[in-house]
Amino acid sequence: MTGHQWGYGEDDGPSAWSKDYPIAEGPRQSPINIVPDEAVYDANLPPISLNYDNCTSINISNNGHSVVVEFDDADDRSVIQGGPLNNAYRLKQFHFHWGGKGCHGSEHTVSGKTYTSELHLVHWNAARYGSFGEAVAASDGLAVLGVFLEIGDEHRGLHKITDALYMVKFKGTVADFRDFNPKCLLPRSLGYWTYPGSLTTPPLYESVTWIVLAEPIEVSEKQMGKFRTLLFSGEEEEVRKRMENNFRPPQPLNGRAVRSNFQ
Ligand SMILES: CCc1c(F)c(F)c(S(N)(=O)=O)c(F)c1F
Ligand SMILES: [Zn+2]
Repeated sequence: MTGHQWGYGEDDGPSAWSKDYPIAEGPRQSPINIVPDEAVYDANLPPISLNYDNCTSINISNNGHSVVVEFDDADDRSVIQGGPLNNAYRLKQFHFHWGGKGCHGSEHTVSGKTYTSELHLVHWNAARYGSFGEAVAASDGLAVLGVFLEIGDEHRGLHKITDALYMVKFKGTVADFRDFNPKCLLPRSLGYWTYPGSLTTPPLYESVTWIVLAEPIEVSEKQMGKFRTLLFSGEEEEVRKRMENNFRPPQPLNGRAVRSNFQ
C-alpha cells in the first residue's frame, strides 16, 4: 500500500493503516466503544454551545472515502464552544460514515451497539492556530461533534443532502452546496460524552477532542440507500466500488476517561 492510498477494503482497510500510519497504534486513537456506566459524570462540564446561524456552506464533494460538505472558515461565523473546550472552534466540514444494509456503520459504539451511520462535524481551534492544516496535527487542534443516525422516520433536514448526492457519485467530484445549516441535523438533546482522541481516518493524528451526542437522529432506510449509491471509485475506473462500510472499528481506550455532562 503506497502512501496516501488507503481505503476500507481487504488490503487497504483499517487493519493495514498502521503500515503507512504507525500512529494507528497510538495511545489516543478513535473511535472507541463508549460504556455509559463507566463514563464519569462531570457536573462542572458546561453545555456545548453551537453558533451555526451565519454558517456558510460552500460545496459538497466525494473524496473517495466519504461525502463532505465544506464551510467558509475565514472567520468565526460558525463555531462550537463550551463543553470541554477552552475556546471557540471553527466549523470546517462535516461528513458521514455508514454501513451496507442493516444497522452497522457508525464508528463509535455504545456498549457495543452500532448505529446505521455517524455524522462528524469537524471544527478547528482558530484561537490558537492559523489554519485548519496547522490545527489538524496539534493535540488541541480539533473538536469533532459526533451524531448517531438510526433507521426510523425520514429526516426532513437530511433531504437536501441526499438529494444532492447524485452530483458527487464519483471520487473527485464537487458541486456547489450553499445555504445549508447543519443545525437541522442535531437531535433535541445535546447531552454528550467527551474524550481525547484522534482522526478516525489517515493520517489518524491524535488532535481531536471528541464530543459524541448520546441522542441519535432518525433517518429513513430510503435516505440511507442514497448514501450507498455513492462510489469509492472515480468515473474513469474500470471497477465500480460502492461507497459503504467506510467506518473504522473501535480502538483501545488505554485508560482514557470518558466524561459525560448528564447522569
Ligand atoms: C483530515 C480531514 C478529516 C477527516 F478526513 C476525518 F475523517 C475526520 S474524523 N472521521 O475523525 O471526523 C476528521 F476529523 C478530519 F479532520
Ligand atoms: Zn469522520
